[in-house]
Amino acid sequence: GDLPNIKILATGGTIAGAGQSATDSSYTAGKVGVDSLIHAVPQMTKIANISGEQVVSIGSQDMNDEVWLKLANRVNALLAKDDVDGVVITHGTDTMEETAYFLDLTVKSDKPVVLVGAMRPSTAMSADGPVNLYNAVVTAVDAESKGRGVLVAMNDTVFDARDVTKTSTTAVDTFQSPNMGPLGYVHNSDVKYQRSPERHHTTETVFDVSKVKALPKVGIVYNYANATDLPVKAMVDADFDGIVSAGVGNGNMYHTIFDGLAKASKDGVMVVRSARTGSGSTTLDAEVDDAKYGFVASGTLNPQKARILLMLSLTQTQDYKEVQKMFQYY
Ligand SMILES: NC(=O)C[C@H](N)C(=O)O
Repeated sequence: GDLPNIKILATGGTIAGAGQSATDSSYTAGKVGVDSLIHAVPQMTKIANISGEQVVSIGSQDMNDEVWLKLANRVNALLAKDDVDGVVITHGTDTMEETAYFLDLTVKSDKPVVLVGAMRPSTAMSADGPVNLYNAVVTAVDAESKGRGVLVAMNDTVFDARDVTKTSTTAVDTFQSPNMGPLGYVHNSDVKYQRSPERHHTTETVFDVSKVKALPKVGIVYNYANATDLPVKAMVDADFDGIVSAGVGNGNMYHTIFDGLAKASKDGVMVVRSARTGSGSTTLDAEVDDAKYGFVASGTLNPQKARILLMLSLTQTQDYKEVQKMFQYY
């Protein structure tokens, strides 16, 4: 028929989780396969031709570079075909924001890519997975979704990959876009958009992982009162290519971490200052003389997303000024 063709790629997570009973909050993620997910929401077949593929079956706490590269390449291959109009990816919520941003920077298509998950397992009372999956397909078939970058559809809300973050361990409205607000809302099988992301994404990025076998090694160091610099030392000893500091306030660091990262930067490790605050921008040269130490400021990217942009930037350049530009454009 004339319905759009949507491919559902399943990776596991709570949306595919199964527990002992409807009232038990303990469960195992990634138990239910893609066909069961699709069969649970027959209403989707009224708005799209749906087919499914199981990519992996993991709790997203175990998401890793290998799966990201596999997903990016698979999504690019699918969207290059005339008979695929959009991709929906079912995913655990723990690291959904990271996978979404990785794909936002590495998928080379205008066609919609929508990540979706659930906070309650499929066996729970008022499971949120089925309606979230339906709304993700609604979002993927909407012509207005084209060219907005990789999207996250959760709890009747559509977010951009760059700003969305998980803000609650258990609430169904856990996903928020603290700096920019949502892109739009889903209601009655329809998306109403209110804005578009301004930063470069998908077809506008320079990143190409089609030939990348392994991503650069980048870790995150957390700052807090009386912090230890042991993680900095361990990462430097292990030859990490980059380190993101999850700073206090406007990307500030505990003094021992600062000294360790200043030395690491001098020795060729790319250092990005980010913030553990949950919102706001880590601004260049605010309380730290970034130019003096060769540090990069993350802007509104949180530490886990700054890590992704740093890894991809390091596939292109080793010059901190060029990396700083990436953090201005992406
Ligand atoms: N709600 C969830 O999906 C949590 C789960 N641990 C996951 O990310 O896979």
